[in-house]
Amino acid sequence: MSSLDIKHLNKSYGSVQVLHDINLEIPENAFVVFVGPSGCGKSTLLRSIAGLEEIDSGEIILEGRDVAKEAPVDRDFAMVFQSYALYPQMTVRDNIGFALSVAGRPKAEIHRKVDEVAQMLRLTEYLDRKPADLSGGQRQRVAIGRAILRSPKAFLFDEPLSNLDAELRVDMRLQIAELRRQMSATFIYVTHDQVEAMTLADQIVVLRAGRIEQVGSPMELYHHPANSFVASFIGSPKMNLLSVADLGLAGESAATLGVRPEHLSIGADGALEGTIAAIENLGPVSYAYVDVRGARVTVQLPPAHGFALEEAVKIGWADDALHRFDAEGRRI
Ligand SMILES: Nc1ncnc2c1ncn2[C@@H]1O[C@H](COP(=O)(O)OP(=O)(O)OP(=O)(O)O)[C@@H](O)[C@H]1O
Repeated sequence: MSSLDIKHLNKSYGSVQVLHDINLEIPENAFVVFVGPSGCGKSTLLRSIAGLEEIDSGEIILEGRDVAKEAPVDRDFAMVFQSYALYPQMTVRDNIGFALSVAGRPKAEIHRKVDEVAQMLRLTEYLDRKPADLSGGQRQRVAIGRAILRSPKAFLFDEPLSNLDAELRVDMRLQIAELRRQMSATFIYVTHDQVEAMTLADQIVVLRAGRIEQVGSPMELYHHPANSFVASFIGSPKMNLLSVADLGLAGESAATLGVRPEHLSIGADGALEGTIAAIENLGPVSYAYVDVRGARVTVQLPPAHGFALEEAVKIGWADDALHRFDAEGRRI
């Protein structure tokens, strides 16, 4: 498909405006992920693109025409929901082939295409089952298969993996990445999950309270966050945001210093003095949570560290690891 261009999109529910002047260009065949805190408007933006929500004003330009007032079916996007939305009385084969049978395609063609997609999604052995007899991950793959068979202009995913357990999520995440490699199509994907956003996206769109804070590749956002909100939102564990005034950091013109846990050193030297309040040993890495003048600073430790709770430590950093933000939180 050609690119999707969203211009000056506004959306309210009743008197409450939830999307404010959204401008976003989604390139052809991009994988774009919307992230942001709960309630920031990710799903509403996706549903507005799909045509499931009526917008107050703005344009949604697809293949050179404004589809903002068109019915969902005419926009021709395939939406994959967190709840799967499968037909319970139909077999997996009939669920996947549904769009083609509705379109009146010949049975042999539908059979062949369903077989192809089932193979791609590792569903071949389940084709005769009903959705109730499948696991959550299998159901989600059926929902994705059904979307693929529609050959839509774009795939819109609304938190598709959030009902799955941790292990299945990882598996499905890899499958979605693989699907993406096999198909040239545009994907727009809403998630809460940092790792999904970082690993799947070409472009991450960070939303906050109905406004776009930053658009960029995962690494751009990680290394050059435009403001302290994006800085603290992208990356897990979060970037430390240190108040220059509260911590009495002399000779510093920024209001806030941002530094990631992996860029802090801990030991006998450093600008900050604190006490270790908690340690989490995760195996490949460990994290120390250090209380420094009322602030809590997260520091990544090597796996074989000798630190203990209540230990007094100093925290230091290299200057090139710092992100500097002004009093409004903007990157300096
Ligand atoms: N049908 C509705 N009527 C009224 N308000 C709504 C409706 N749907 C969503 N909202 C409100 O609009 C705002 C944006 O909701 P939306 O579901 O888009 O957020 P989100 O970022 O997807 O959140 P989450 O990550 O929690 O799913 C929220 O404040 C929500 O309460």
